[in-house]
Amino acid sequence: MRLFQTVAGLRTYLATCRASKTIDCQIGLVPTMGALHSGHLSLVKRAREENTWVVVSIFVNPLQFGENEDLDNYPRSLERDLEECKAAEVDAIFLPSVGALYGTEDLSDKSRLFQVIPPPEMMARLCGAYRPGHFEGVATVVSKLFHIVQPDRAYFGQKDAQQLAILRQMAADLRFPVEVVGCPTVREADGLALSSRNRYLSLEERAIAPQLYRGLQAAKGLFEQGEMAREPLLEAVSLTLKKDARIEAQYIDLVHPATMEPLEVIETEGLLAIAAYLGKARLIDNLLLKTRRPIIAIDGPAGSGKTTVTPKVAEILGLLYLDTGAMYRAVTWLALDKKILINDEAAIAELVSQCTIRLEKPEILANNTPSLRVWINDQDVTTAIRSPNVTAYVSAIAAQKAVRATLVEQQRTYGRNGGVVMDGRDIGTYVFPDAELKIFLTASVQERARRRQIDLKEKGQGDFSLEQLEADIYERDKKDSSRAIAPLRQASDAIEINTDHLAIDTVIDQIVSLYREKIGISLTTDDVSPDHHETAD
Ligand SMILES: Nc1ncnc2c1ncn2[C@@H]1O[C@H](COP(=O)(O)OP(=O)(O)OP(=O)(O)O)[C@@H](O)[C@H]1O
Ligand SMILES: CC(C)(CO)[C@@H](O)C(=O)[O-]
Ligand code: BAL
Repeated sequence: MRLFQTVAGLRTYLATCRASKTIDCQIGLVPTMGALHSGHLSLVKRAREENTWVVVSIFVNPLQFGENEDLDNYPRSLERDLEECKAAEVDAIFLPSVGALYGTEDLSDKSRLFQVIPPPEMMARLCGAYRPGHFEGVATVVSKLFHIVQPDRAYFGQKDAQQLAILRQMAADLRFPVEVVGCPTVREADGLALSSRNRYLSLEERAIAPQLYRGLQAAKGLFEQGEMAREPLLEAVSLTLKKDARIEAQYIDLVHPATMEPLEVIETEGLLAIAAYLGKARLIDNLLLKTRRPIIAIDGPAGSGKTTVTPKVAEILGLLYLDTGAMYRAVTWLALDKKILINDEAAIAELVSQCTIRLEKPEILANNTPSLRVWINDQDVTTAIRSPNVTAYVSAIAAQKAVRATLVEQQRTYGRNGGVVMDGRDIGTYVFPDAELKIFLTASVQERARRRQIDLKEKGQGDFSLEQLEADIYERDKKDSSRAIAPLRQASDAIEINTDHLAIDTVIDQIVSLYREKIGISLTTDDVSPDHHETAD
């Protein structure tokens, strides 16, 4: 693990890293203010899993602290932080001075500083209403970090939901080529959100602090019974907090998680957010309340059966099968139709950035109708995408970064309303990390080789030895697991199903049963709840 205090040093290191690799490498950044706890380390762990290199910045940013706030008292534990990062296999720590980041040590006269100003509407409520200048400070320092590190992904906690929303919008509006990844809030066993500022709590206050989470839970209970209106939800929180006079609520609010606009009723999702003082400590917390149909993510190595299983699961449960392959085929078809060279990645990036793919499951599945209709830019390409020409080039298209980035965004748009099932290598870890049901299908190399041998024979594509096929599958697994883009990974909360000794129908039945157990869906697809209430914290 390397330590850098200067911009030049870190930039040179990262340039050397990038130059040292022939394959596409990715940098993950975890910005922090130090005093690391398990919440921070959950971000580092996620960054470690998803990137070639991980950079953690530790910088208590004066610009985001108000005059009467705790800049001088903010917890600092650098030696321990470095030990934690080393144990977490962080590649580089960025420890800049104020001067290294701002060009001056004196930030007292803000009129002489370049700053990044978030949309006032995003700062009008929640912490922005009580911490004037805070989010300008956050946005300014994070944009500097984005320019210096140039990460592919940057990781932030859901605990700081308004910060996450603002930085996500900043990356989009200022066209940073950085994916802002939101990570779940890590909590103590009693529900208190981990925070560096928890250290300000006395023993007595620490015992009271979980009341904040209990207040959110009271509203969650109402929500899960179908209450979607603002006032009853806020009242449930308020009544719980008022049970202890030592809790001084600063705000209790319900806003849209992306725009921070106040909500009178939850249509698809709402952010229930609170801030309260307990003695000197100002604590914040929130819950994401979602009313959407469930999502199923099915991952697994090539040959595990996921491509066969997934559309059938979708059909049985009345869910939309988000056929990734069909989406990549549609882009390939369009490129061929526009006579764009498949290896002209710039032209392909231009094309895919301006295309819209629509997938629809026919209302009535007659015998010879496809289980999914596919449009690209309103052209029905359901049949055309299965042509030998498209088949010949789809892999080359799917390997292009711009194509994947665009299609993942379109897949996630489908996911916002839920009711989808999707298969791939990283659906449960990357595309839909908040999927309600995650399945990881496995099968031994031997079994997958056996299946492949039968498949090739049936298609008249040759008679290969099992030894050869096993070697090919072993190599394919290694390649898929080490990809920089869309690596094969099993989500920690995925349910593994080994299909070695299972018929396809049995695998399908197991997944359908798991869905009904986990999501509580009755036996007929007509009864699928149109608005499953789900919370994330
Ligand atoms: N409990 C947590 N779960 C998940 N992420 C967290 C948690 N606490 C902090 N983070 C994230 O870690 C990153 C660094 O946060 P920061 O260094 O300010 O720590 P903090 O615990 O939020 O401190 P503070 O007391 O200032 O809130 C931010 O993206 C923040 O959202
Ligand atoms: C993102 C951040 C590191 C910027 O200083 C800070 O706001 C924090 O720790 O959440
Ligand atoms: N994560 C909180 C940053 C701040 O309060 O400044």
